[in-house]
Formats: sequence, structure tokens, C-alpha cells
Amino acid sequence: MQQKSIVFIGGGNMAQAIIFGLLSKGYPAQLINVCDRNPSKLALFAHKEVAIEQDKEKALQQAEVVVLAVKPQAMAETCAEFASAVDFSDKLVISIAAGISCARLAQLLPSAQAIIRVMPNTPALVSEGMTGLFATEQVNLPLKQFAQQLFSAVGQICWVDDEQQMHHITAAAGSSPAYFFLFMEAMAQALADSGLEPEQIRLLIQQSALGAAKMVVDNPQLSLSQLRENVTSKGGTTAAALQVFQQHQFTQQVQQAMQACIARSQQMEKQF
Ligand SMILES: NC(=O)C1=CN([C@@H]2O[C@H](COP(=O)(O)OP(=O)(O)OC[C@H]3O[C@@H](n4cnc5c(N)ncnc54)[C@H](O)[C@@H]3O)[C@@H](O)[C@H]2O)C=CC1
Ligand SMILES: O=C(O)[C@@H]1CCC=N1
Repeated sequence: MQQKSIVFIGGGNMAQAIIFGLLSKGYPAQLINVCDRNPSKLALFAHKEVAIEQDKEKALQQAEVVVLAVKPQAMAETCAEFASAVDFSDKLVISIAAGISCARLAQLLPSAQAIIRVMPNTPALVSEGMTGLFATEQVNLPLKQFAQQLFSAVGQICWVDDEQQMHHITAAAGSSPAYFFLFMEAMAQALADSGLEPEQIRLLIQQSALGAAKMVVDNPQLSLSQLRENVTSKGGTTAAALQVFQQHQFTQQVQQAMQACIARSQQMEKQF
């Protein structure tokens, strides 16, 4: 894999997932610098050789790649700290922020030429991330390949040609680990009075989730509905459970939730 010096602006949950995922894949810690104004975030990198140079201008000037990893609401204020002091024209700028368009990033960092907007997710930490990527026309092939390699190192990737689809990627990948966690939390709560130990409950749920995901991955010839039907005996236990989901309009709820995610991402594009 190509190796370039990278500075992360923001070292929170998502940056940590990417950085620790990259380190676990052998990306040189010496090529990574993390800037975060919260010292407790920097402390998480203390046992690694990751640089924590906090003079942002200096760190940015030395880096070939800049990953903007602050919250969308902090993006404008953060970029204003260094937009005029640093020349971004020879740097690849990657933003992981939800709902911040490339046009907006170009406004915030006027010297930037090569901007890639990505939407990763936290399973990058365990090399099972899913990242959507969109590049502006100014980004040349080698830089696209670098971004692709970077996020492929921590999971799967999916390029889109239409930036508007980044909102859908957010609903399907960026936010979706939380939906699965919620589902597992609800299952755990449903077993709270079962007499099973909490560790047993967690094991039962996590292994079933992992097994179900692996069945999907390993059987591309089977549709999702076929996989579901294979578990569901007529008049049996699964059918009884699925009937309750259906009665409570589970599918419609999921559709509405994902639509809300897309709508919020679109709203953030206008807001920040
Ligand atoms: N958490 C997730 O699962 C995902 C998050 N994202 C995006 O990643 C970005 C970061 O999200 P999280 O990591 O969840 O947030 P976070 O709050 O955990 O991390 C943001 C970090 O930025 C730091 N920060 C804020 N302003 C700063 C500044 N001016 N200079 C230096 N550091 C500064 C904060 O101290 C904080 O540690 C967001 O834009 C979000 O939309 C994208 C995909 C998934
Ligand atoms: O909740 C959020 O806004 C961020 C973006 C995708 C996942 N977390």
C-alpha cells in the first residue's frame, strides 16, 4: 500500500477507529499525526508512536494528506483556524464529516484542490469498516487510489459518482452500526429476566449476529429474504417472532428511520 504522511484534525471516535484500524494493518505510526484539542483523546494514542504535534499549522504543513474528523457543526470554525495560514494546494483533503459537501469544504479551505468526501463507520476499528467515497473532478487517479487503499485497509469501500448518494451511504453504513447495536440491546433487554447470566446473553446475541452476517457474506447467491425463510419453519418459533415484527410494522419503521437519517444529512449540508 502507498504510504503518505497523514494528519487527523480531530481524534474522536471515528478517527480512532480509522487510526487504530490502520495501525493494526501495519500502517507506520510515524506517518500519522493526530490533532485534538481534548487532551484525554490524545492520551489514547500515548502508547503508540503516533505523533501528537498540536501546532496545527506545523502539523498540516508537514502532511501530505489531511483527514478532517471533527463534528460537522465544528467544521467551519476548525477550518478557519488554518485556512489562510496553510497552503492545501498540494495536499489531499479527506473529510469524514456527515453532511458537509465538497463545495462547502472548498469554500472553507479555498486553497484546497483535491477533496475527497468519505463516509466510514466505526467497525473500521476491527478491519470490518464500510466506507463510501466521493471525489471531486480535480482529484487525480493516484490520489483516489491512495484514499481507496487507506479505507480498504480497514474494510470494504464503495465509490459513488453522485455526491447526493453520500446521504444514502450514511444511512446504510455510517450510521447503521448503531441500528444493529440497538437491535442487539433490545434482544438483551428481552432476556434480562430469563435467568441467563449477562455474559451468556451477550454471547448468544453477538454470536448469532456474527453468524447471520457471515451467512449473508458467504452466500451471495441467496437473497436476504431466502436466508430469512430458511430459518422460519411454518407454524414454528421464528414465524411467531416475525409475525410480531410485522404487526408492529418493523419494515416501515426501518424505512422511516433510514429516511430520517438521509433527511438529517441533507439538512446538515445546508446548515453547516
Ligand atoms: N462516529 C461515527 O460512527 C462516525 C462519525 N463520522 C463523522 O466523523 C466526524 C467525527 O465524529 P466522531 O468521531 O463521532 O466525533 P467525536 O466528538 O468523537 O470526535 C471529534 C473530535 O474533534 C475534536 N475537535 C473538535 N474541534 C476541534 C478543533 N478545532 N481542533 C482539534 N480537534 C477538535 C474533539 O475534541 C473531538 O475529540 C463527524 O463529522 C461525523 O459526522 C462519520 C462516520 C461515522
Ligand atoms: O451520527 C452521526 O451524525 C455520525 C455520522 C454517521 C455516524 N455518526
